[in-house]
Amino acid sequence: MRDLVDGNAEPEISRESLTEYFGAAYPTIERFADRLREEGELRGLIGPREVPRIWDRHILNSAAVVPFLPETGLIADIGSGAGLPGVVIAAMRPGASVYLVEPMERRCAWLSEIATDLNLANIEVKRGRAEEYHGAFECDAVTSRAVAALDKLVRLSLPLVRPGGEMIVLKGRNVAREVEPARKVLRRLKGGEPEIVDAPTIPGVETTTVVRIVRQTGAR
Ligand SMILES: C[S@@+](CC[C@H](N)C(=O)[O-])C[C@H]1O[C@@H](n2cnc3c(N)ncnc32)[C@H](O)[C@@H]1O
Repeated sequence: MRDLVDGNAEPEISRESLTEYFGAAYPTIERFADRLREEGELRGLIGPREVPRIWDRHILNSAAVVPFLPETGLIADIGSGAGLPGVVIAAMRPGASVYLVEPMERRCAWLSEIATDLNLANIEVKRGRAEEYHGAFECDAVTSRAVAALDKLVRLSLPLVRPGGEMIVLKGRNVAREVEPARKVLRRLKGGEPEIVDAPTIPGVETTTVVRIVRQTGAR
């Protein structure tokens, strides 16, 4: 697909497998990948080493969270940054409303520009830190990727989840060791037992680790 750079190669992923995997969302996702590749480094959104690995390390890694999300309702992605996974979610879940919560002005400007360019009317960019929105809205699901350790993430995210809804986090393989330090805040905020699952996308592409935490009903 793209050329190889210094051994930091993107695995061969055929366009056919991508179009099959993303279905109707593919043209939107492809445009997002192109813009990230062309502008991501210049605009300080991704590092130079990431440019050749946009599809597997970023787009598909983000897409791995989508099967765990509802088709409709309200989803918030906190610390969206370049739009990962929030923009990918909005493209793949057109029936849902997606809030992208991000404190940095420059990144919010990028996210708003991308939402317009990609025609993703279901995106609303919310500038600010997640904790500033506690009490302002509650979602069916709250996602995040590369924002904080699990204990802090629970503190930031769970108050934004409606009782019965879920926090769904993209994490590294070693996330199990983050569970113990998160127990106290999980108890306080009525989070259920974290479920760690392996989330595949396209065969041949590394799977992703997803952590699911339900906000127990009766919590508030
Ligand atoms: C390492 S970046 C990850 C961006 C993106 N999720 C990704 O995977 O590429 C972390 C992002 O979280 C944002 N962030 C940090 N603290 C936050 C908070 N309390 N609430 C919301 N976003 C936060 C930062 O501004 C930054 O854009």
